[in-house]
Amino acid sequence: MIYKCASAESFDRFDLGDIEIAEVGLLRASLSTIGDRMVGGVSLRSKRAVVCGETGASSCASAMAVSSLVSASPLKPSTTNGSSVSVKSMAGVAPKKHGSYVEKGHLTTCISAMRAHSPSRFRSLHTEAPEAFNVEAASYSAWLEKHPSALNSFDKVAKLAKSKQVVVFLDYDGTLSPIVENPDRAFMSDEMRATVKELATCFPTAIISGRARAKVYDFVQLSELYYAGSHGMDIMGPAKSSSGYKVSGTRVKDKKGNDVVFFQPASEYLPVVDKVCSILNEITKTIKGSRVEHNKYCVSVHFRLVKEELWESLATKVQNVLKDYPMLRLTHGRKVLEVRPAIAWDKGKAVNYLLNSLGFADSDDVLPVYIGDDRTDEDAFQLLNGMKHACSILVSNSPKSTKASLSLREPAEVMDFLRRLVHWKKWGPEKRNGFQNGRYFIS
Ligand SMILES: O=P(O)(O)OC[C@H]1O[C@H](O[C@H]2O[C@H](CO)[C@@H](O)[C@H](O)[C@H]2O)[C@H](O)[C@@H](O)[C@@H]1O
Repeated sequence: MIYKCASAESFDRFDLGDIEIAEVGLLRASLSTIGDRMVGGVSLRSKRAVVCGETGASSCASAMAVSSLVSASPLKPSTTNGSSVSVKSMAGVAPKKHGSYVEKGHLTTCISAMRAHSPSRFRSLHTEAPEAFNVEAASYSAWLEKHPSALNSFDKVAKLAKSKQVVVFLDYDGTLSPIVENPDRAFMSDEMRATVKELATCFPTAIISGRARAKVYDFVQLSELYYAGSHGMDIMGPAKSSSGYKVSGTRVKDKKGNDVVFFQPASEYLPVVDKVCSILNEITKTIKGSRVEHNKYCVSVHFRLVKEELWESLATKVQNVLKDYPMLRLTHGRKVLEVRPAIAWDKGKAVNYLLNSLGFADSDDVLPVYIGDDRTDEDAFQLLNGMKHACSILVSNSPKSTKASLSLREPAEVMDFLRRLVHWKKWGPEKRNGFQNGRYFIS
């Protein structure tokens, strides 16, 4: 296959037109010009190797290259022998943990997972079933002891951040915007946007989302941030962050002439993801309330508005489709099934990529802060757990199994926490403003 380099579209519209062609071409150009130079902490050759699309004899070479990426420590870059790796099947790659039930055909596991991640309505229990509410409240308190509030623990976070470069990673849905029934209407407030904008003047800041990058950009509308859409498979951001950091990686110019960096490890999956998205649209038509959302390298099948008795039927349909596409895998989030390329790439890998691109590979002087609410954020929490210093925060108002250390209840608390970070950076701990009734106020 021959790739040509096209000129870059505007920053937020990089998904459109033939930019996919351009990016692969640029990635290959980078391979030939810089050889095994490390970009983002993993050699470009090995990253290229995780891109796949067809079955064939070289699957072994590809799988070997991929397994080197899988087995590498998140902070210890994988290396290759420098030979060019062909782009072949990923069918031989071991699926990740969330996807394993697809291959095993364990439908019940899938349904249990769907239920487990769709908790009961915590607040309405208060009036509808006070006893159950008390039990839930008690279990939440017990859970809070293990995952204390990041607001109440702010002094500890600030102590940890002292003399370090803080880098902030934010999930979008359920973290910056409240969960709503219609995914198209998951708007973040102007207040939150202003907070994130200010945050980015203090620290390199990235949005790490399951959504298509262009879609999440449309919601956030801040060009100074880094965006990793499609669960980290579509990364782009300014070559120089508004907090002053230069970022390494493949560069192009946007329409305004600004340098941007980008990385898309799953670009060759586009045709198969498109195809499966159309099939899923078709086969879910009969399931009332279901909704299929194309997230470029991933597809979301929403069941928030589907009656619970139909969940099993929906999951069966999705799983049956995926039997014919072993190069895709299934994960799940909050009332959503997520179909994505079965490559060793996730939100954790995207965070690692960005940290390395910012020059913080294996650094003792960085404090990554990651805030997210969903299953797919656990990969990022896991990465942070392997780092010397890190601050991982789960957004949840009910007890959940998580690798995060701290917690926040809802997006409003996320905003308070981010404001405190900004204020700490600008004024230090001494001139702190008021913290009342669980909310932080900057006068
Ligand atoms: O990684 P994220 O940014 O959290 O994206 C994960 C999914 O988020 C969106 O779905 C979730 O939010 C919707 C709007 O509040 C809600 O209706 C849905 O039930 C949630 O699962 C997005 O629509 C999905 O495509 C993402 O996969």
